[in-house]
Amino acid sequence: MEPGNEPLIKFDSVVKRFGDNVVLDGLDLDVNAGERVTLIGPSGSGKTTILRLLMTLEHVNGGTIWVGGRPFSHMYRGDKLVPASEKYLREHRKTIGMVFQQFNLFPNMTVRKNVTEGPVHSLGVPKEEASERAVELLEMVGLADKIDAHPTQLSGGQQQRVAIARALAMRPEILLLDEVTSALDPELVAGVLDVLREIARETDITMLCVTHEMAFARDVSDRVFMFDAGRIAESGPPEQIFGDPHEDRTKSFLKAVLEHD
Ligand SMILES: Nc1ncnc2c1ncn2[C@@H]1O[C@H](COP(=O)(O)OP(=O)(O)OP(=O)(O)O)[C@@H](O)[C@H]1O
Repeated sequence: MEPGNEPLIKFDSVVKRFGDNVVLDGLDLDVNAGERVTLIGPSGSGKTTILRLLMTLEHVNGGTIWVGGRPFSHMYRGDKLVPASEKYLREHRKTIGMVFQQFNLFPNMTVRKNVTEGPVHSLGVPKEEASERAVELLEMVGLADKIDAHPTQLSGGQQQRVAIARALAMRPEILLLDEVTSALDPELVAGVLDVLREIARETDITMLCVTHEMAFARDVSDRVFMFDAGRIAESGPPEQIFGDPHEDRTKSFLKAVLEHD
């Protein structure tokens, strides 16, 4: 492949097991820089595991993950690839931000402090600059007026928008979103999805979303990956996956989801 044309994220024959449970069985997956990708599929099919591997919360049992053309799950020792050390992983995961189903904000810190903490302590950004960045990001998520509030004074949807601002404050190249609206009351979901749509429109960040919100997946994705039992059953642009799915597995999954909604 020509230099510069490599995918930003590459899973090369990745195996992940929990005991006897083989969750990913030689998974190949590429995501290009700036692409918005959604992972859909039945519960337990391995979607969250993919995000957790990228957050280095889990480690591969086989194969290699590459990010930005460099090994991510591994590192070079001489010209040999060996499992990455904790130090190597700490350095590399700074380029990746993640928002979880649970917001995990620091309850004792103001919204501003929640957003500035990472840049100041992990990246060494001067406090004033981090604070300016926090104001801009909180404006983007529609919460500039809550900057001095504490998380307990906010609704779940507002807390999740702060969590999104906090992830973006680290200026990650990649944003991972794991079911970010699942823990929210239904009336708060739209506000969070609108913020994510705006991020997709206004930035060139690479996004990987695990979601059960099919309308959202259809709106923001460049590509949808349909997972089944740790494998990609089908992938393609949202018009194909939702409008003209080729695989029976995709058809039955979408039918079940739509009936449930
Ligand atoms: N820490 C763990 N220990 C043991 N098994 C695990 C662990 N994490 C995940 N698994 C198993 O791995 C499989 C895939 O889980 P994963 O969370 O990736 O699926 P998913 O597709 O994201 O499902 P959901 O849509 O329900 O979130 C499941 O069988 C799950 O039980």
